[in-house]
Amino acid sequence: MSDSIPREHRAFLQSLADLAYCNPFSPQRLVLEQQALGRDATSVTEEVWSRTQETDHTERPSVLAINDQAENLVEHLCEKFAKRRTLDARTRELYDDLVTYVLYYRHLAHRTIEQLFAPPRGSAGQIAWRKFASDYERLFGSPAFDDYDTDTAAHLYACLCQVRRAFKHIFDCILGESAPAGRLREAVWQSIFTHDMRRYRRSLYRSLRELPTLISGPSGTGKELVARAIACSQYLDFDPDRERFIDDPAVAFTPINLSALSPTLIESELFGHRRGSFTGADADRIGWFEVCRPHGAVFLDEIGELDMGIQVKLLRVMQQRTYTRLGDSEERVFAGKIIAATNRDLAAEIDAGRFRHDLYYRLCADRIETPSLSQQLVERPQALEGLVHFIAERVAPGESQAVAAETLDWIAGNLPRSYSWPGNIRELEQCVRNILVRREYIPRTEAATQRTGWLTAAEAGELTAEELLSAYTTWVHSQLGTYEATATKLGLDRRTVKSKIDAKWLKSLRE
Ligand SMILES: Nc1ncnc2c1ncn2[C@@H]1O[C@H](COP(=O)(O)OP(=O)(O)OP(=O)(O)O)[C@@H](O)[C@H]1O
Repeated sequence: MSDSIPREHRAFLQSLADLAYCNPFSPQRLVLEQQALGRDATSVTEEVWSRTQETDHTERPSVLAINDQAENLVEHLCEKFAKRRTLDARTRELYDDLVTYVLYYRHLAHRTIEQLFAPPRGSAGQIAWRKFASDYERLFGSPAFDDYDTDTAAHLYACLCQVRRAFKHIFDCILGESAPAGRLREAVWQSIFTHDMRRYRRSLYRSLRELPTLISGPSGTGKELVARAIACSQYLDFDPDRERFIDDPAVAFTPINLSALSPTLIESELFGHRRGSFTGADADRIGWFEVCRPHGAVFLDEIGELDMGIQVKLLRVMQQRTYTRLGDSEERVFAGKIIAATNRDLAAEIDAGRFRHDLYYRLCADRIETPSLSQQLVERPQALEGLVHFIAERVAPGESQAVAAETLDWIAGNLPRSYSWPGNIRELEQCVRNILVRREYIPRTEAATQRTGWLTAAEAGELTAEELLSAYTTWVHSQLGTYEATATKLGLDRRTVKSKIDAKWLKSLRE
């Protein structure tokens, strides 16, 4: 540890350095906060920090206490180092981390994304940058930091605005107080910045978008939400001369639902086409890979539905970052990120010869699983309350308390405690809306009819043991969403589960 830093401040600075670069959605963050305050961190519970528990956006008391201490210390050290020509490497690092932390909270943490990314000329974004840059120059004004220039300031500003955006998208949009929901937020953050944010700031901030992300999970669990959060949180360069970002993060997301399109249409939608390249192509068309901004992402929803021929072309985009329009020979470069989602088991699709294993491995560089609502509620039944309150706020602003209370009462009185919410959070949203309008919710009638259908047949002794096992396995899988969860629940191995599932019936149960 450096001698330039007074002994009484060293532990605080070390914890602050870790805090400045930790994943804010990891349980480790709460431990680091306690350590920074010199408190015993062993008593920190694995509490999951969620938007659904917050009444407003004021900082938690421990954060305010740390910020006060950091503010005082940074000014003290700035004065102390003002005339130093050199500082040892460790002191420079710790001081850099302290300044990074302070600048974030001073200038960015409390501004909205709209303010920060609005075009300049008197805008709040321009003011934020000017204050940031002037503080940066002053705090790194010591000759020991002569190599810190405007470009370094602009890059730090760009990184911290990215942090602000990512935090906002993840915290405000991906809800849930259960550990699986907390882990999902943590995983999304990691997908954007990796597990090592110093390395990201140093070198990965541009190249990381070349890695695709695969999101898997049952329907209605927020795969598109996660994709949007990642797309809108990509690194954007800040131009210090024009005092603005080079693009608008609000237009960074280009979603395409592959299951809604035929193979020819998919190809032309993705890559574009030249006039006359197929019947009906009466004009040139730009595809989504061309529309997507270099700092944005194309979201390929339902990737498991993709035709094998197009899978090859997609693999090429991932490997070489190039593609051509249909009927064209000009190679074009794709600079953005690819995010794909599926609620199918892609490993099973590979076994069945419907999905290329090389594409699968390419996609798996970064994988995120969205947990089903029942997984979240098994772990923490009280999480339902937070979710219902939050949905009610969106559905009936101003009446949310009453609507949430009515919904929770209705659920408690009408659905079994073990109700599995097969449609996940999308179904819960539907339930809140139905109760708002009709004071009742009828869950998944089709599924219910199908359910009684096989149960009735079983009761009447009409099914063979094999048929009964197949129907039961399919039904449980339709509720839990994955082979693993079904296997655990039924005490079977994963292969047996796969072999028993009736794919056609499963599909109809999900519709
Ligand atoms: N974790 C979550 N937090 C907040 N809202 C959620 C969450 N998960 C799902 N939702 C809500 O549920 C609805 C469905 O979400 P989304 O479309 O992202 O799910 P999906 O997994 O992509 O579904 P599908 O596989 O059917 O396309 C949206 O209105 C979304 O806001």
